[in-house]
Amino acid sequence: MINFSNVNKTYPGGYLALKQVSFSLAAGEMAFLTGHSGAGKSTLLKLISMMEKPSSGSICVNHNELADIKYQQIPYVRRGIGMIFQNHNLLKDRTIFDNVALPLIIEGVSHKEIRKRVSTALEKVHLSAKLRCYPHMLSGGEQQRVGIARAIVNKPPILLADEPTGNLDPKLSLDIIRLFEEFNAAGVTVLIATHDLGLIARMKYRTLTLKEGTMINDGIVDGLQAKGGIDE
Ligand SMILES: Nc1ncnc2c1ncn2[C@@H]1O[C@H](COP(=O)(O)OP(=O)(O)OP(=O)(O)O)[C@@H](O)[C@H]1O
Repeated sequence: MINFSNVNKTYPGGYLALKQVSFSLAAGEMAFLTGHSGAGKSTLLKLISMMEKPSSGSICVNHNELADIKYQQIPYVRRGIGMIFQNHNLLKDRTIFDNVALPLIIEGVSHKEIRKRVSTALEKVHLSAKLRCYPHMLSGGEQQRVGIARAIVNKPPILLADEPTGNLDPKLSLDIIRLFEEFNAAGVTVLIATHDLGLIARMKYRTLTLKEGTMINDGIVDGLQAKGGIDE
């Protein structure tokens, strides 16, 4: 579903953020992506979602060779990817319903279909009662769940999350990861970038570890190994 082959990313100014990164994530797999601050986690997610271009190497996402994708086709590729951010990126002056509906409005989906799909997405994140609220009326964990509902409302086969539990306490973090597990059980491929080594150690999922732009580990990590990968 996601394949990186010898990918390098140099930012303007010459900083080499990813070095010869290769890995594959199969359809229906769920994995964590970890590493110290600045290791290249967000860069890797941005390459998958075509927010950045690789300097060399090849990336294949959902059967699309990204190098062959023309500028006008980028929205089509992005429709297959749900993105979740730490800071939710919700529109403050719009209701929860409107925030979740946004990707469907952009796609030109009919009002009737939007109502149906937004209701289903909010049910999945257990927020049906809040659809007329505004973001500031919700707790941090609830706002994060709205972000998740918005990411899954058009049923993408891939979910990418960048520090989705960053501001949440351990109990709420676990609730969010359980939601990802539910989507994964329904066949969605999930990649979660996180610093939270406690969470990673508890969940026992495949973990990709970056260090200064190099993939130094790929497998199930226990707490100590994960710490070594980051602090060394
Ligand atoms: N647009 C950019 N231009 C230049 N350098 C960049 C740009 N974006 C990121 N970088 C650099 O690339 C490196 C990797 O950044 P990235 O955001 O991918 O790290 P990260 O692992 O996600 O870090 P964090 O956990 O702190 O979010 C950093 O040194 C960063 O300064």
